[in-house]
Amino acid sequence: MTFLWFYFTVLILDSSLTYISSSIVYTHFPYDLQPALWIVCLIKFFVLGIVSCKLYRPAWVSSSLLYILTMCLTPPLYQTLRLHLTSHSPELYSILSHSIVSHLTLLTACLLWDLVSPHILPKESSEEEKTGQKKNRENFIRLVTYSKADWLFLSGAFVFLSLALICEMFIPFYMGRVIDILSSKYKETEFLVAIFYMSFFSISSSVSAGCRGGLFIFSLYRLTRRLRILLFRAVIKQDIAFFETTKTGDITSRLSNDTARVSRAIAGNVNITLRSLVKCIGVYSFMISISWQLTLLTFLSSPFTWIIQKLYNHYHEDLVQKVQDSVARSSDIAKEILESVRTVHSFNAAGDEAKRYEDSLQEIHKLQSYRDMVQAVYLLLIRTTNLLTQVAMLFYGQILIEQGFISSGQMVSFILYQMESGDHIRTIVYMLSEMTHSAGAAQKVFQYLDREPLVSTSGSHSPDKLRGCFEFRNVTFTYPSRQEIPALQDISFTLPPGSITALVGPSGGGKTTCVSLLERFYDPSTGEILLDGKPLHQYKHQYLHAKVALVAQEPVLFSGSVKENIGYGLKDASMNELQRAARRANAETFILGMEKGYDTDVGENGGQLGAGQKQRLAIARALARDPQLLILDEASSCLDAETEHEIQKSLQGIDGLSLLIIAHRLRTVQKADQILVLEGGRLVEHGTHGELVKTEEGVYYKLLHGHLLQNGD
Ligand SMILES: Nc1ncnc2c1ncn2[C@@H]1O[C@H](COP(=O)(O)OP(=O)(O)OP(=O)(O)O)[C@@H](O)[C@H]1O
Repeated sequence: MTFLWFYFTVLILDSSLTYISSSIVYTHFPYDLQPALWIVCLIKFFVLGIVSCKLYRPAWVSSSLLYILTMCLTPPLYQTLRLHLTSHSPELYSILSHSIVSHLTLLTACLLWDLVSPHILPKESSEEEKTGQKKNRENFIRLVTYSKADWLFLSGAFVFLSLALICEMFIPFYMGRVIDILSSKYKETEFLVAIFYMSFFSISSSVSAGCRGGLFIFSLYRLTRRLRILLFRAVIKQDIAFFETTKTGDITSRLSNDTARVSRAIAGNVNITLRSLVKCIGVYSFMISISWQLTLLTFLSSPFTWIIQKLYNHYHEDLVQKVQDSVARSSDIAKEILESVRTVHSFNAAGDEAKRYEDSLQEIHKLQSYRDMVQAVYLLLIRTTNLLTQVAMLFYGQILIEQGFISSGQMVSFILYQMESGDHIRTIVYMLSEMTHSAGAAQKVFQYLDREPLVSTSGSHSPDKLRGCFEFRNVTFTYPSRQEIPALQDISFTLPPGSITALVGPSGGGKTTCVSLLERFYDPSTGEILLDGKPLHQYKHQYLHAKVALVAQEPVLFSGSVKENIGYGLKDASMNELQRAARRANAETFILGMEKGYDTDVGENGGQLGAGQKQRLAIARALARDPQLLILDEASSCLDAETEHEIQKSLQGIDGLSLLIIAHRLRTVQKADQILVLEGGRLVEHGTHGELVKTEEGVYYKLLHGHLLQNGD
């Protein structure tokens, strides 16, 4: 009912006002109708404006004032244009019929606008969105500063951009000249001059456009490379907690997709937007200089082109994102299946897995078809709008040629310019939304660039001589990804220099966590870890990692030779040092037994070596850095008793080396100088093997008992 009430009130008011004001004005301006029309428009606007603001309007008439303004302005504007374009004298419109027609058109327009506007108009921005926009601007400025290193190439590119534009602008103009010369009395000199200029501008524009594109792409690749290096450096120095809480896929996507998108923002999008903007201005200047009436006519299609482009951007971007997501999902599925192919075969699930992959491909296909259909409809609509504009232009152009306002050559130039103008408007609209996305991508990249690792690496202490006494003093620690339960609670112990310490206890007791703290993967939540009386964080990061070496449960080897793996991270280790480390780790015999000895390739992740061989190589790698503390976290679990014994003997022979051993096989730890028993994050027992077995109700005793039973001993 709101709709009917609003519509009839405004209609009746408008008709009455038009009738009254036209009668009054007409009596004063009987011969000059144009000013009369504008005065009527003004009167109506004020009265209707005041009244309609008080009316209750339907939701889809976005603003009463805008509605009234459009309704009052359209008739005098139309009559004025008609007078100038066709020299027809203006008419005072018939009251009721005219009102009904104009209201109906306007209401239909409002309704249509209401339907499409949610997709093409930015929603009213909240406080959060406003700060987001501010952040986008800041990000953009920051990006410009990253491009500083390329200023020479970018300036060159902008010079060529301007040259190419200037030259391109003159080509249709001289084409029109040639047609004019050919269609009038032929003058050879004029014809040759026009042809010369046309060729000159064509060649110059092509050369300049080539140089412009080349320089922009060159700067784009340089910027992408720089951003990737910066981002990689920022990511790799992050603390372990960061990698535990961030998916690897997210990081790689930032590194590959977002950096490329961000670089495009400067060298790509700005380049294209500027080119289109300047060309648009140039093209329209030429068009106006040929005929302003025809130019006005071409503007009629602009709102439609704008709306179509906006709608297309909205749907297309959404679909492109969905296609990308489903492609990523599908490759994840393929990767997962191929990585666990043994399990797939053993459960006879090859058929099911193939079907799962096929379904994911089917989903991609469906989305791609939909995306292509949207693209086809878009092209159809754009081309139809263009065609209709050109038909209208040709009709009106023919009148102008007949009346002698323009020549046929100028008409050809005009059509050529007009064809270009549409492309540029579409590009500008597209690029504006693309820039918002680039700013979003930049935000994600900067988030990583700006992140300060939770574990600081700013320590500078690096003494020449170190005694090597490690001490846990009242250490409590909670994992950032599991805040509820502390993994270690009030732990205190000392690792004297040159001693062997064993950490034992039931699974989940906190052994590996102690090692992670010693390696400074995390800092303790409370308490301190000291090395020779100084907290670990005061030591230089590289120094500390040379002094504390870890051989983890599942050692990671890198593809490359045995030699490269032992010397990993050591820039100036000699071959002798590497061989000595291999001997100490009892690895030399098997290394020399391989075809190429130290130059043998270990394969991806050390895939060409057995588990025990991998462990020995990992121990050799740790020993090559000449550490003060060697941590063996289940590092000999795949070795036979004899080899394990050999390695231990050789390690004990290294002067000043402290050993921290974590092992479930209790025979490995029996000879330790001290055994620390951890349970539920607490240090529950402490002593030598002999001391601990005496406590029959103790955790160590039970562990040993269980272990002996398990081995049938
Ligand atoms: N990265 C992590 N994030 C959150 N919680 C963790 C993490 N690593 C270990 N924990 C938790 O901390 C506690 C101690 O684990 P830790 O790995 O140190 O025990 P452990 O004695 O080495 O066990 P295992 O002998 O099975 O290796 C456990 O409750 C475990 O679930």
